[in-house]
Parts: sequence; structure tokens; C-alpha cells
Amino acid sequence: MATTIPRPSRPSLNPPTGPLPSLPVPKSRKSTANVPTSPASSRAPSTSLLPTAASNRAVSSSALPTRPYKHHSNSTSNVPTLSTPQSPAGPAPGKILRKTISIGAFPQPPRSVGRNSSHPPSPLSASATPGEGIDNKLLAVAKSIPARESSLRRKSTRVSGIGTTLRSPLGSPSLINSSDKCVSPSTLLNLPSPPQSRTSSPQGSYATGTTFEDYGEDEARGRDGASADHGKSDKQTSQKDSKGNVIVSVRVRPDAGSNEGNKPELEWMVDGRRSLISYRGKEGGEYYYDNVFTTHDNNARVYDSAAKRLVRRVMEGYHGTVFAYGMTGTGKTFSMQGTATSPGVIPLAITDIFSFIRETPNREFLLRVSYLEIYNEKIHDLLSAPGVTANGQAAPQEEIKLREDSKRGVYATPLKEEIVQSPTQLLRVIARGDNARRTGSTQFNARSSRSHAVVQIVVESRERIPGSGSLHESKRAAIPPGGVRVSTLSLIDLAGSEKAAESKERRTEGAHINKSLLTLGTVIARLSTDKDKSGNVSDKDTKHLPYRDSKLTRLLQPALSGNSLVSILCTIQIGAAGSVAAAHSHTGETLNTLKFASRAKNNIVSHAKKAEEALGSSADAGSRALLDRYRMEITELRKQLETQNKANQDAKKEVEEEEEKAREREAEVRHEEQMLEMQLARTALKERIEHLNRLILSSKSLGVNANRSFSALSLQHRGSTISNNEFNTTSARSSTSHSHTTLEAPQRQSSSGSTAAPLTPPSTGSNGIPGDNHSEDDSIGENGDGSATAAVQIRALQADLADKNRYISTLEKRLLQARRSSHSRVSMSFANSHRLNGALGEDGGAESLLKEKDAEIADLRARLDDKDRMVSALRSAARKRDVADLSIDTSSTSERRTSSFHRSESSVASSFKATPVSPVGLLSPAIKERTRGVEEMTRILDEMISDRVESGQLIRSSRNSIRVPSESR
Ligand SMILES: Nc1ncnc2c1ncn2[C@@H]1O[C@H](COP(=O)(O)OP(=O)(O)OP(=O)(O)O)[C@@H](O)[C@H]1O
Repeated sequence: MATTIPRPSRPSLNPPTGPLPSLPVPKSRKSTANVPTSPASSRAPSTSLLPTAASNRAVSSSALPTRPYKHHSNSTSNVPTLSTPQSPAGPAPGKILRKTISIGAFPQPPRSVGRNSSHPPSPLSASATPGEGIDNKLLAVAKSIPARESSLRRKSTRVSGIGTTLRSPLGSPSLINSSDKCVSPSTLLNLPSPPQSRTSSPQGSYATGTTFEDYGEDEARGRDGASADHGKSDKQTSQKDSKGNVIVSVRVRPDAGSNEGNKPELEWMVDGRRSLISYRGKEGGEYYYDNVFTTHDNNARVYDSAAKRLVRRVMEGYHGTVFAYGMTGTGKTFSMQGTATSPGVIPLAITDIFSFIRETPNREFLLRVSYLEIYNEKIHDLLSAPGVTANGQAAPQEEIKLREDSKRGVYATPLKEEIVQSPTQLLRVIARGDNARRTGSTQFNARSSRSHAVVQIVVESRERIPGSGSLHESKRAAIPPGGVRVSTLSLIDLAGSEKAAESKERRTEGAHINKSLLTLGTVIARLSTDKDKSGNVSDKDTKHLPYRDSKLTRLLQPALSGNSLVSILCTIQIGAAGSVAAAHSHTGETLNTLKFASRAKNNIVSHAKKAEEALGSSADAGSRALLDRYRMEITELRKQLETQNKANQDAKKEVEEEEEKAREREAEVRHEEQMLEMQLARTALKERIEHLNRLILSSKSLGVNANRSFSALSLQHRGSTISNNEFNTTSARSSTSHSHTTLEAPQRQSSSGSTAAPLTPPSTGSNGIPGDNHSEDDSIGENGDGSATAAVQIRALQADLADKNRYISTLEKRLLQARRSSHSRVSMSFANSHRLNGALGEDGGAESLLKEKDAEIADLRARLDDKDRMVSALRSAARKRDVADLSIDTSSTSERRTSSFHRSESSVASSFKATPVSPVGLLSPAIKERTRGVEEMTRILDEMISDRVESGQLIRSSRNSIRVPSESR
């Protein structure tokens, strides 16, 4: 029976002055307004009885202040309120409202305590109180309106009778409140504990209709919205009271283009208090739901009434699904996501989830979130970033399929799930998915969602061991205290149905959207026919339902087949957007939506049960309980960490030992080197001593005169002088003693027997260069006997040569040792990287040592060469002499030899002031005898040489060595 009164054609802008029923006041809540508290007066009359003022506020009949805004404002009394209600006019045509909520605007976990609102102070609170200003005014008016209880009262206990249906928040199921008993502060999510737990929920204030209270009883019935049979409705109401698993709400979107003269508006009546929508046109009827939200109801209100309890139940272990259904542009996304100033169901649910966790310190939680969309019958993961192909293009996403198993039901795979630890993080993840969602412009919505979007939040929880404050606290935390409970909250924003689209793309999208929505409708419609007597849907019958006809219905299957709590929010828009024709097309769609909602209310039966606690890690075969897995992983990792630490310590010890050993080895090597050096030094000294001894011996063997003077005369005469420089250089190292060892020329024993005067060196030096008077110091002794001198010199040189060779070999040995030790040091330095620098320094030292030694060797070699040259010069001189001797022997007669001898002797004698004493004279008689012939020959040779010198056949080189012209050679 229609209960509306025709509206005046020219509605007044003033508040309604007609009689209004007295305002209902909730029993449970203290009102700040002086409203009657009698429950009898709690029934508000149907606003449809009032003259509808199509004011610029567009306060529809249902929006009149018969709703318990007061209570709501009480619950948020310490929160700023909006002085003006949300514009009912909606967005101006052409103006696109933001659909995506900025993160910064998302509600943060509530900070203030002591207030009963479940919402953060801002911006939700602000949006939670629109119309309060009007409410107060209108409430005053309302008081004067006599209560008009008619047949509408039939539903008061269920729908509009606020006084009867409102419950104190404290009267909420004990599951929520029980959490306050627990004291353990930490949760797996590591949330900071609030200073004070919030214990109540304000939604009771709005609980005009069904709540998720009596989950055990599934026999509830929905009412056929189209039915006008009130008697039947009354009967159903009692059933409804015990039902709570399925909530169907209808929200009316403010009409931006409505104007006073629109006929369609007159045909509609929306009564929020009674959760009634009636249509008086063709196919008209009355539609009752659990909640009817008028154009003035904001998102907070919608959430509190339609989703809040469901969300809380999910936190307790039930599965829950909230979805928005309706024609395009009617406010589904607006309701689910909301705006910065008016957050929708999703952000509010998130806030509530974390509030619940804070309030439940005796349990630990783990939250995972996934976000998918069904676009053109394909599932896309909105959280996984698209890959990039080799040529820089976006790679197609891996196909996501729907699977089913007994534990998880129907699920999409592979789907990215992100673990979230804070509301901000969760909101950010969802905002990311929102951005990735496909939208397009339709006739009715400039930014229309072209896909069904499903946010799924998996909640794992487990009882916490009292006292195990944090994961790090004790190893006991690793022992699972109890089973893990896994529940899922699905928040679905369906794409809007659309009649006709202009572009081909839109048409394709529309076809898919419409098909899936149609399948959804069909499934829901068939649910009723498949119910058994008790109203439950049997599994057998479920198989006949066309869930598989679309991805959407397949995904919703667990919810629709009764495994979860369901809240359906249907959005409509009544009134014309301009033309009557448009209004009519709206009407058809709106009626369809209303029918869908009614069928859903009637047919969906939920026998949702709290999820079992899966005990131990093995319990949930699919191992969905990440909580357990993580716990085990943590234990495992901790063990690994300990092992690793131990291994690290062992390794450190080993390294230290190794370093110690290396240090010892190095010290040993250094010691060896030092020993070697000392040995070498000793050897060198010994050699030097030997050399000196040899020199002394040779001096002795050559004879030393009394005056210890050295004669180099014969050398000069023979032309076989040795440069003092050369001689000195030959004994560069070992013969430093030459300068100290005064070698004295043996006194020449003259044949006359006269005492040989000390030989006075000629004015020229030993090398025959005038002014070179160093021969006394530098030349070795000479006895005037050329052959003996040469032989001695050769011997001395050979000895020196041997010395040098020895010295060279010693040096080479040393060099080798130095190289070896430097190599060993370098290798050690590689092994011990921390000593690298030191090793490099030593290496550098070794290198310089090597260079030094090389230079020394090169120098010695050069000297050796000189020696060789000298030796060969002496040898050739000796050979010459021998040749000369031979020729003398063969060609001369003894007489001639004698005369020649005398002549030469006399000539020699005449050419010298004093005859040098031959050292032969100092030798034994036997040796004298033997050497006499040689002496004679030497003399002859000397003569010859001096002759040749005089004739210029022998040329002294600048380097004081003798060079014999090639022809004479
Ligand atoms: N209750 C409301 N109050 C104010 N504005 C609203 C309300 N409902 C919807 N709107 C506005 O109407 C426009 C369309 O809403 P929305 O995008 O939510 O529709 P929709 O049902 O999601 O459409 P579609 O199915 O095409 O995505 C948006 O600009 C939104 O801000």
C-alpha cells in the first residue's frame, strides 16, 4: 500500500511544516538533544507522508530528519561537524569528481580515545555528520509531529524502529569486547598499542536493520521487495530478526540534474528510516531492505550500517564479502572508495581492521592483500607491475586463472599478495591497484569503472602466548600457541551495467559487464529455487547454478553459496538527469537494481561459520596460514643465524690463528735472511782476508826491499804498464787493502852485487804519463824481471778474477735469496690482505735492493771485462816475449848472445841511473838458477821493446793499456 503523499508541485524551500511523527530516541544512547526518550515515540513517520520539498537541498522524503543523526553526532560529539550537509545535488554536470582517494587523505588509525566513533576524527568524522545542522532544526520540528504509526509500524522492529533495534555498542557481541581483557601489547603487525582500547562501536546507533549477529541461525528469509503483502512481511520480519548473515542495502545517489518539475521524482518515495523505497509508477511497488540510504547519508553512515560489523566478524574468523552493485554512475565506486573528505567502505574497513588488531592484544595477526580486476572476462592482477619485454614494451601479464580447492574455495592464481603492516601501507597498496584499474567515460559517468574490482584481505590470526611480548623476546614465541585462523574479507566494486554505448570498445566492455551481471542475477535468482525446506542451499543443488558462466560469479561463488557473510550495497539514482526520456531509462535500470537487491535479500542464505583454527603448520594443507609458516621460518632463520654466528666466530678464530702463523713464518723468514746476510758478510770478510793474505804472500814472493818502495820502472820500460786506475778497479771491492797494504818493489839485485838503491820512480807515472805519480801507491811490486812481473800480475789478476767471480756468485746467491724471500713475503701478503700495505713496502725495498744488486753486478761485469782485456793484453805480451826468446835462441850464437847481452846490459845500465834489483835475487839459488835464463831473455825482450817503443811501433793507448799495431802482432 502506498504510503506517500503526493508532493506539491511547487515545493517550499522552508522546512516542512506539516505534522511530523515524534522523533524516535534510542534507548541505549544518550542524546544531547532534548528529544523525547520514550520508545513509543521512536517511530518516525514515513517521510513520504510529508510534503516533499524539492528544495535546492533536494531533501528527499527519506532524508528528512527522522534518522538518528543525533545519535551519530553524539557518538562523534567531540569531532568537528560540517555546518552544511554534503551537497545533495551531487556534482555539477560535466564536473568529474575524483574517484581515487589520495593516500594523504586516507584515514589514519584513530589517535583520540574516549570517543565511541570507530572512525578517525578527520576527514571521516567531518563527513559523518553532514546534515547535523539540519537535523537539529528538523528534529525540533519533528517533535511537534504526532506519531503516525500505521501499517508501516509493521516493520518497526526490524527496519525503522530505531528504538527497538538500536543496541548499545556495549551490547555488541562479546567477541569484540573480549579482547580488552588481554594485556599482551605486541602483535605480529607490530602496531603501537593505543593508549586505551576502544570498546564500543557506534554502529549500533545506525543499526536500523540487520546486523551480523546471529550467525548460527541461517533460516532467515529475505522479503520479496516487490511484495506488498504486509501480513506476510510481518511474518518474515520475525525471521529476519534472527538473520544477519546477509545484508542488502540500497543507496540513493543525489541527483545532480533534478529539478522541481520532474515527474519521475514524484513517483519515488525513499524512506531511510523504514528502509523502504516505493515506486508508484508502472511496475511499481514497495521495496524493503536492510538499509536504505538516502541522498543525505554519507559514506561513514553507509559503512557503519552495511559493513562495519561484517568487517569485525571477519577479524574474528568469518569470511565476509561486501559488494556494490548498480547501474553505471550511481555511486558504487563513490561508496566503496569514497573521496578524500568522505572515505568509503574500503578505507573505513581498513581503519577498522587495524583498530580491531589494536584492541585484541591476545591475538597476533598477519594481513595479506591482493587486488584483481575482471575486465572483458579476463582477470588482471592490479598489484603486479607489468613486465617489460626485450624491446621495451609492456609484457602481457601471466594469465590468471580461477582454481578451487576444498580449503580455500575458489581463488585466483597466480596472484600477488602483499603483506601489510599498517593502515597506511594497506591503503597505499590499494591506491596502487586503483590507479591500475581500467576506467573509461560512459554516457553517465565520465570516469566509469570498466571492470569488476576485487580487493581481498586475508586475515590470519592466532592466540598469543601471554608474556611473549615480541618475536625476539624468547624462543618460546616460536612454539605455536594455538591454531591459526584464516578468514577473508572481499571488497568488490562491480562495473556498472550500461544499456547502450557509443564506442565499440565501450560496447564490448558493456557486453562483458552486462553478461557477468546477468549471470550474477541468474545465480541469485536461482538460489531461491534451489533452497531446501530449511532454506539452506544444498551442495548438490549448487552444482546446477551457473557460477561458471562468468568469472565474477565463479569468484563470488563461496560468498553466494553461503560460506561467508554478505553485504550487498545496491546503488540507484532516481529522478531525471534532465529529460523525461532519460528519467525513464533510469527508472528501468533502477527498478532492475531494486529487484536484484530484493532477490539477493530473499535468496542468498549464508551459513557462514567461524573458520576453524588450523593447528600446527601441517594443519592447513595448502599452507595458507602464513602466520605459521612465518613463525617456523623465523625459528629456522634464528637457528641459522646462530649457526652462522658460530661459524663466523670460528672463522674469525681461524683467521686470527692463520695470521699468527703467518706472522711467525714471516719472522722466521726474516731471521733466516738475517742469518744468510750475516753468513754472506762473513764469507765476504773471509774472502777479503784470504785475498789480503794472498796479496801479502805474493808481495813476499816478489820480494820487498828495505825501503818498502815500489819499482815500476821495468814495467814502464817494457811498456806493459798497468794503469793504477785499472788495477784499482780490478780489486774494487776486495782490494781496498791495496791502498793500505804498501807493496814494496823488490830490490833489484845487480849483477855487480852493489846494493840497490831504492828505485826512484821516473817523473812519469807508472803508466808513462807525465805527472802521474800514483804508481807507488797503486802498482804492485815488480822486480824488474818482466816475465816474473807479468806472471805475478797475471796471477794476481786471475786471483782477483776468481775473487770477483766468487763475489759475483755470492751476490747472485744473495740476490736469489732476496728474490725468494720477497716472493714469499708477497705471497704471504696476498694471503693476509690486512698486511698488504706492509708487504708492499717490503716488496718495494726488495725491488730497490734488486736494482742495486743488478747495478753492482753490471759494474762488476764491466770491471771483469776490463780485467779480461788486461789479462789478454798481458798474455799477448807474454806470448810475444816467448816468441822473441825463441828467435833469439835459434838465430844467435852464444858469443853474439854474450856480446849482445853485455851490450844490452851496458846499454840498459847506461840508460838507467841505477840498476833495479831483481826480486829473483832474493829467491833461493835453485830458483835463481832457473830464472836466470828467463831474466836474460826478459832483458833482451825489454831491449827490443824499448827499441820498438823508440821507433814508435808500440802505441800507448789513452787508457794506459798497451796496444800493439796489428802488423807487429
Ligand atoms: N552519494 C553520492 N554523493 C555525492 N556524489 C556521488 C554520490 N554517488 C556518486 N556520486 C558521484 O557520481 C559520480 C559517479 O559515481 P561513481 O563513479 O561512484 O559511479 P559508479 O557506480 O561507480 O559508476 P561506474 O559503474 O560507471 O563506475 C562520481 O562523480 C561521484 O562522485
